[in-house]
Amino acid sequence: MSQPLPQRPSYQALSAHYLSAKDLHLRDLFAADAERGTRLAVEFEGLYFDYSKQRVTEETIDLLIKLAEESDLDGRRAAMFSGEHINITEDRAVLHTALRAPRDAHISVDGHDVVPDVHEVLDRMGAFAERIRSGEWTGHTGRRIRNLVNIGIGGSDLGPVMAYEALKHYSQRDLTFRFVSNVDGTDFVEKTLDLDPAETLFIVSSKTFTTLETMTNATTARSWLLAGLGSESDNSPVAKHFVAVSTNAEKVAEFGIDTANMFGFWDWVGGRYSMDSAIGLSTMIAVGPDGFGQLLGGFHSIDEHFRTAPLRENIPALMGLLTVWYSDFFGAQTQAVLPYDQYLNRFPAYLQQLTMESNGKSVSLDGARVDYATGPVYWGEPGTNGQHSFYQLIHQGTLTIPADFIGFWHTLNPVGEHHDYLTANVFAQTEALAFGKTAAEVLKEGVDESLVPFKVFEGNHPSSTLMVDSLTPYTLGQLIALYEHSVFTQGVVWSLDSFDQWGVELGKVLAQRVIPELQDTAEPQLHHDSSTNELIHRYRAARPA
Ligand SMILES: O=P(O)(O)OC[C@H]1O[C@H](O)[C@H](O)[C@@H](O)[C@@H]1O
Repeated sequence: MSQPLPQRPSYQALSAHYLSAKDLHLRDLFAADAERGTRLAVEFEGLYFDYSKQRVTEETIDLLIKLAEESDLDGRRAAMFSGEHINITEDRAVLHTALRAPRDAHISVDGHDVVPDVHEVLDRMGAFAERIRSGEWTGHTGRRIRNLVNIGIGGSDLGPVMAYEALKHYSQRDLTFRFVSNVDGTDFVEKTLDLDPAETLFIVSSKTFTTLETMTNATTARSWLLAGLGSESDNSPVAKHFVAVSTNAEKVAEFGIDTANMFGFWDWVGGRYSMDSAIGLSTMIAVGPDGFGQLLGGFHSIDEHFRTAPLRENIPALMGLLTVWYSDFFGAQTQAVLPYDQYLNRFPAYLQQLTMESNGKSVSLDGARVDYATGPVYWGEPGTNGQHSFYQLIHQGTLTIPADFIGFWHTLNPVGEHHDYLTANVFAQTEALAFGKTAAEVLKEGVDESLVPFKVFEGNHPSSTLMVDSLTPYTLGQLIALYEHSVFTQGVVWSLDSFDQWGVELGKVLAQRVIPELQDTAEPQLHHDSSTNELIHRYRAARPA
């Protein structure tokens, strides 16, 4: 294992380097180097990653690359790709990269080649997706399935819903897709209000098939279906209206879903890395097996890029190292992701689980509390909406908020001049953030002297611009994989297990304790703190008898 982060020579060199780098202004860096805007950019398969508006010099990048080397990024990356159990707290391999490996690849987990298993499931998903798309699969009453409802949460929801939104342009429009995740009954009720049970198929997606939210929604869905079909005492309609995606065949059968209608995956696929496993079944039904294949192709292209490109030209590695630079040296606590494409409206929400469940950790691989900052808060909104809300704070607030701008050379909806206006805003925002407006410039505009301080833009706000040709299943796969491997790079530098999520457990366990305390008819003996006890008392008093 590499040395603790603060002891790595490159980390110490970066600490010293930061003291001078923090005072450099992007205005001066660009003025001193006419080539900066083209030199600090990487192109890969049509992706154009411009990081020249980041607060870095050549030396910063050299040192960050050294840091990656001293953190053994090479070795850890090889360990991940080769199926070693790098998720040490759960003793599991981490092989989402195998989900998009070509059919002729060989990747073994504990001596077993998993690629044929992956393709066997993909083929079954493909056959099923085609039956739904063509109308061949009919419901219990013989009617064609028109509505697909994915029930899942976390990794079993965010990927499917984000991908559905992102790829709507490519989806079969006579099918309706809905995504139910929240245990709040409102989610189920509102999403099914206008659906005809005879034409509705539920995809119950859960790696464990024990998640409270998903099992509650699935049970409600089963009652809704049976009631809607007037079949309360007969479970047989379930066979035609429910399929499952899970690693847990036993629980699937227990719920009453025929395991012939189950699509499996494996414990080496983390929930937040699972959208290209069978968890992507709704995506495949929407865009078809070919479209799904293209999505996987995009993921795979970035896997290969991440695995083989030298670090200086390695987009996800650079993205990850830049995040480390801002988190650990500038004290930046957040990272904004600003996609300028309406189809990517759920992309920031998707990234929140991917990034924050992966690197929201404070204990390093050796079990010690870290003494440096780890994963930042990821957040964002599609442009240009964010500009009219929170960008004020990025431009003139006191926080350093590194931002990823994502734009497209071509739009899928070329109406009027919209795309020129949209893209002009990408470029204008990154320019304004980097260069700002000086007091002298403000004065020159004839602004009253008393207002000058309010109208000054300090600038020097860091951003990257990632330009993509157009939004396709392939480029969507690329985009997601870039962030997956950026997160991996960060986790390696921070010596984290980026693949467990113990932090979500405590709340789940406590909720199980509280549920009977809310429901029991006899007044329960409460042993919580005085705040929790009072909240429970008040809820019980308000609860309908
Ligand atoms: O797919 P499931 O087993 O239902 O899990 C759904 C989600 O819940 C858990 O609490 C984890 O925090 C997530 O990583 C996971 O994606």
